[in-house]
Amino acid sequence: MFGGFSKDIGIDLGTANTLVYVKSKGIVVREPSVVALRTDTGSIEAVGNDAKNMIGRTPGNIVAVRPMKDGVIADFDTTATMLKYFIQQALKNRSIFTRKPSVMVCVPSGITAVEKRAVEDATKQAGAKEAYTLEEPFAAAIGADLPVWEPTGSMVVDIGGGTTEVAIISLGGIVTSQSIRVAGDEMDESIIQYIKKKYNLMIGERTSEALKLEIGSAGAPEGVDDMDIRGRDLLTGLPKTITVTAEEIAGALADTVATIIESVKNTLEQSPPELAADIMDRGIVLTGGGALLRNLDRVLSEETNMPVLVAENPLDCVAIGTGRALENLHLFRSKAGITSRSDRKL
Ligand SMILES: Nc1ncnc2c1ncn2[C@@H]1O[C@H](COP(=O)(O)OP(=O)(O)OP(=O)(O)O)[C@@H](O)[C@H]1O
Repeated sequence: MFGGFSKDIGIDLGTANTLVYVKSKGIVVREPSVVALRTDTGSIEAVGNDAKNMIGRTPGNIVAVRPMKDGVIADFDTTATMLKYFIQQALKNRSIFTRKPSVMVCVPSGITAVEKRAVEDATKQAGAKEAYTLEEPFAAAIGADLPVWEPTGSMVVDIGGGTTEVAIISLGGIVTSQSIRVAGDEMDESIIQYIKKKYNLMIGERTSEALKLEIGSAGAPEGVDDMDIRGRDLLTGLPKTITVTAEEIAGALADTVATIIESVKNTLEQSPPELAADIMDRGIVLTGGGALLRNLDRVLSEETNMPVLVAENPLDCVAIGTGRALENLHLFRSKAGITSRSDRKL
């Protein structure tokens, strides 16, 4: 059973995005973790990109929901349905796949046994023959090409939508880690709150994310970017356009950035000295979409006195690592927090 699979699927089931990796094909699905449901019949109207476009724009009888929150399942049935849709997408045009696939799904390192089991159950409900889970920072490290099997310390910081995972890895195992439920979504929320407080303007999460991507930064921004945004004036109830500066957005993001830096420092403090020395040489590697926040690498490097690098394709690291883990499952036995639900019936 542990010698490799005829049809392997690795899934980065993220709060913001779900990526599906198929053996020998690479990433074949990359879609937002969003489902649009009809409230009257409960039927699914759209999944992924189509559903994300509906957020904040749905008529009364359709709601666009994100079934994952803080890296874990908030709505079980919708997650299972979404997973099923993505697995089917990944396997379409593959006539050799007549049997059910084996699936490895990433989970945050801090989740409870119950939360982990929910992921495994949802994966099996979505049609998996066997469901495995792997801790996210370990997958991120593999996907970022860190030497996880060697007797040297590697440090990865994976900043996703719902969670930031910080881990120090050596000899195929996580030596110390922290998982905090503060990441990209929290940044978006703090922008919403700032705009509301300062301008009495209500904006949606798509607008706040756009502000973060376009002009957001950690620390003082370079240059003098600003951006026009539209929202609903809370005093008049009417639509209104305002101009927001990069400096304001950096200020709104400051607390979240500080929390992430704190978590990195705490993890470093818990590191055995030899591994800390290795990390000093090799640097801290950032993965996940949040790694792309402007200047985050520089600010983190200043705060920790360590070299900090952003992985190549940071949004893909977890999915690539999950897929590679499935291909080398024999290496993982009893390590790296892999668990399986192949033995139990649902
Ligand atoms: N250029 C960018 N600057 C800042 N943030 C970004 C950028 N690009 C993407 N993001 C953010 O990255 C987050 C998504 O990252 P990712 O896809 O790695 O998360 P996820 O795997 O879905 O979440 P989690 O790991 O918490 O379950 C979103 O919050 C998104 O806004």
